[in-house]
Amino acid sequence: MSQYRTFTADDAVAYAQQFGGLADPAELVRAEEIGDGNLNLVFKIYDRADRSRVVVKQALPYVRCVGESWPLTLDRARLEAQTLVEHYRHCPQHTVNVIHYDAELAVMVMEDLSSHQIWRGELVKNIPYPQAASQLGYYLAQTLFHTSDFYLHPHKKKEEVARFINPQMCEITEDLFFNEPYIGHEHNAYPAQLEEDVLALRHDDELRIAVASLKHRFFAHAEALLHGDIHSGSVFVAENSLKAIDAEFGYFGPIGFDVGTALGNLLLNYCALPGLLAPREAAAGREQRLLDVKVLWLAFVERFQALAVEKTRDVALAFPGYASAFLHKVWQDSVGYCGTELIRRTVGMSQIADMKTISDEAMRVECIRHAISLGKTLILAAPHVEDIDALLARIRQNG
Ligand SMILES: Nc1ncnc2c1ncn2[C@@H]1O[C@H](COP(=O)(O)OP(=O)(O)O)[C@@H](O)[C@H]1O
Ligand SMILES: CSC[C@H]1O[C@H](OP(=O)(O)O)[C@H](O)[C@@H]1O
Repeated sequence: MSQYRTFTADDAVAYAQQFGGLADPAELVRAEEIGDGNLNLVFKIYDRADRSRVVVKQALPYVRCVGESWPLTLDRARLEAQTLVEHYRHCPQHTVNVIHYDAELAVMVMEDLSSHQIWRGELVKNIPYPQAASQLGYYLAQTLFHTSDFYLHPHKKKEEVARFINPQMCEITEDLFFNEPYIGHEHNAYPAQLEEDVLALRHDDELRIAVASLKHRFFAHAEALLHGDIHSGSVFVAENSLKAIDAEFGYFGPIGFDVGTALGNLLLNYCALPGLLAPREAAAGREQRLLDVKVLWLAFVERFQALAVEKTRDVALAFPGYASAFLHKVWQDSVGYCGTELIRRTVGMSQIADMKTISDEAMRVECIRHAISLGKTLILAAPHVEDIDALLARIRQNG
C-alpha cells in the first residue's frame, strides 16, 4: 500500500531533519510553504537563527493551480529528482543538487538556493546577469550531449529512455503547446481584443501543419534527456551563477525543444519590455535580450560541438561533419519550438509574469499581440532561417 500523505509544514521539518544531510539536523525548527508554481508544494526549512537551510518539494496528486478536478501522477516527483540527478552528473555547476528523494512520498530534499533569484523576475525588472545566457547554453549542451546517442552506449540509451517514460507530463505539454492555442479551448486565456489574431492562428493551414510536425517530433524523437520545461521561471540566477530547477517534465525528446523553450522565454521578455520600462530603457533591454538569444545559442553550439569532437563514442556519429549536420536540424527545431513557446504563453493556459506585470492594459495587449505574431513567424520560418544572425534579422523585421 502506498505510504503517500500530503506534508504539513511540521512533516517537512521532520523529513528535512532525517534526510537533509545536515551535520546539525536538530537545528531545523520551522518550515514555510513558498510554492508559487503551477504544480507542487515547496517548503523552505529554517534553522534556529531563521536561516533557510534546505528545501523540501512534494508533488500533490493533482495540479495545484487547478485543484483536485485535475489529477496528476505522483511519479513526476521521481522523474524530476532523477532528471536533476542525471543533469547534475553532467553539469553540477548549473543544476540544483538533489540531496535525497523518495518516490513513494513523491518528495525530494534539495539544496537551498535562497541566495539566488528566479531569472524571470529579474528579466521583468531588467536586472542584468551578464553570464546567464552563456551559462544556460552550456548547461543545455552538457546535459543534452551526455544523455544522447553521441555519448551513451545504445543499450544504456534505451534503458534510459525507458526509465524516463513520462506520459502524463508529456501529455500536458502536448496539449498546452501544440493543441489548445490552435483550437477553441476553455484553458486559453488571451485578451478579448486579440480574438482575431487567435482565430487567424486556427485558420492558418500552413501554420497548423508546421505545428503538427513539431508535435510529431516531440512525440517521436528520443534524442536526449530533456529538462522539459526550461523557461526563465525554472532557472535561478545570482552574480556569476545559474542553477536549473523544476525538471518534472523530463523525458527523452528532441533537443531543440529545450533550446527553443529557453530562447522563447528570452523573446517573450523582449516582447514585454516596452510595456515594462520607459522607451529608452526598453530599447536597450531589448537589444540585450537579442544578444542573450545569440549568446545562448552560440554557447550551446560551441560546447556541443566540442563535446562531439572529444567524446562521441558511436563510430558512425563520430564521422566528421555529422555533428554539424545534426546541429543544423536542432537549430531548425529550436526556432520552431521557440515559436510554440511564444504562442502557448500568450494564448494558452500558462501565462507569464513578463506580460501579467504590464499595468497599462492597451500596452499589455500590444505586447501580447507582438509575441503571438513573432511566434507565428518563427514557426513558419523555422526550416528556412539559416543561422542566428538571420534569426535576429527576422525578429527585428517583425517589429
Ligand atoms: N532549491 C530551491 N531553493 C529555493 N527556492 C526554491 C527552490 N526550489 C524551488 N524554490 C522556490 O519555489 C518556487 C516553486 O518551485 P518550482 O520547482 O518552480 O515548483 P513547481 O514545480 O510547482 O513549478 C520557485 O519559484 C522558487 O521560488
Ligand atoms: C497544468 S501545468 C501548466 C504549466 O505549468 C508548468 O510550469 P511550472 O511547473 O514551472 O509552474 C509547465 O510549464 C506547464 O506547461
